[in-house]
Amino acid sequence: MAVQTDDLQGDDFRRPRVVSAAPASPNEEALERALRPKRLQEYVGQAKAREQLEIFVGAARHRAEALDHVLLFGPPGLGKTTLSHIIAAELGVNLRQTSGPVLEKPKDLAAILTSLEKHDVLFIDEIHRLSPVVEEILYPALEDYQIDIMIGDGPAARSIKLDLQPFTLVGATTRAGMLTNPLRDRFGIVARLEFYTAEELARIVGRSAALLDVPIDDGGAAEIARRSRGTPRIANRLLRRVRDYAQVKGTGHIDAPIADKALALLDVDPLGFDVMDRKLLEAVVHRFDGGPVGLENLAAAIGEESGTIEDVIEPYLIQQGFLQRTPRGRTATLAAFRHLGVAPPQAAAGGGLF
Ligand SMILES: Nc1ncnc2c1ncn2[C@@H]1O[C@H](COP(=O)(O)OP(=O)(O)OP(=O)(O)O)[C@@H](O)[C@H]1O
Ligand SMILES: [Mg+2]
Repeated sequence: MAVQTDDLQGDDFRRPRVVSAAPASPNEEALERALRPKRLQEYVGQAKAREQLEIFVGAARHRAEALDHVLLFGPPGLGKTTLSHIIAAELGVNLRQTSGPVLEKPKDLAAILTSLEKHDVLFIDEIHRLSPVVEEILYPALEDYQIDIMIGDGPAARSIKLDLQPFTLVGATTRAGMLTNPLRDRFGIVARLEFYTAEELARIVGRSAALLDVPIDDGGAAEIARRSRGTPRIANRLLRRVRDYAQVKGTGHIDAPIADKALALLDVDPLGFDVMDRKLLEAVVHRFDGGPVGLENLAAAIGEESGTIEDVIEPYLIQQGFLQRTPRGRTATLAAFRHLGVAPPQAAAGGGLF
């Protein structure tokens, strides 16, 4: 069986990746919960998704109806789980949380659905990993708040219809492309989460530092923000590691020079790229002459799952303009050559390719 993306980044599985976007340990997950904004007002960035939700949540409350089903998608650590909790809080309803791989049998989902109260939020994480039989019973639930369940088996088996309370499904996925069309079509609200700007991340770092009682100035927050791969989860993690460094090597106060030294020690380069990012860029540039190289070849070259490359490593490199996805494969941009200090091939330098 393929190893799941998250497993590849756990602390106990080979080298931990300090800028991995997945939670590193259960301990880190507990810390994350403490730092999670609880209301839309506190949720930094994602202006588009926030505005959309403000309007639709307000309207649903006004009409005293269940909110339309919401699909949240985007790379790990950008705030999907956080937003699902906020949606329930803003609606003033309960949140039930589960995930695609946990729901093995239709009856697992049926048990949850029938226990929902009026207008509750059901959050299904990793919704692209629902099994087809489970997905099947979700359709009528989403459309008509009804489910068909089988009673008994063999020739005596019969199906009965159960009415559900009107509810809202919030689905989260790092891979919207892996949802089936019928499932995707049943979401009335689709919000794509984007990487955060350095300014937004600096605000998040400032907020977390205040909650953790860590003294930090604007320069320190900006330095951590700039090197967090556009991802709040990474920003919060780097903040904790820099805090440790500041306490041992300094006075405990975080400023730009302390942050810079701590991050250099952690092998996070000035752009926030870590070992895996550089390994990927180096492979494309050195082994494949800048590409194009197919995903599977690239995965084999750096010893990484192709899914991890697609979901975790490459989105940020693409967004930052270091890598391009073309029909023939991945290509390195001039910025990638420059970042690695390598002269670009003639064709690239001549502008033919870029
Ligand atoms: N907009 C935000 N403002 C402030 N903090 C945020 C924001 N978004 C996320 N965070 C912080 O980042 C952490 C990770 O967010 P979250 O767990 O919601 O990510 P996710 O998208 O669900 O990740 P995954 O794909 O791994 O499930 C949260 O604990 C929270 O502290
Ligand atoms: Mg999550």
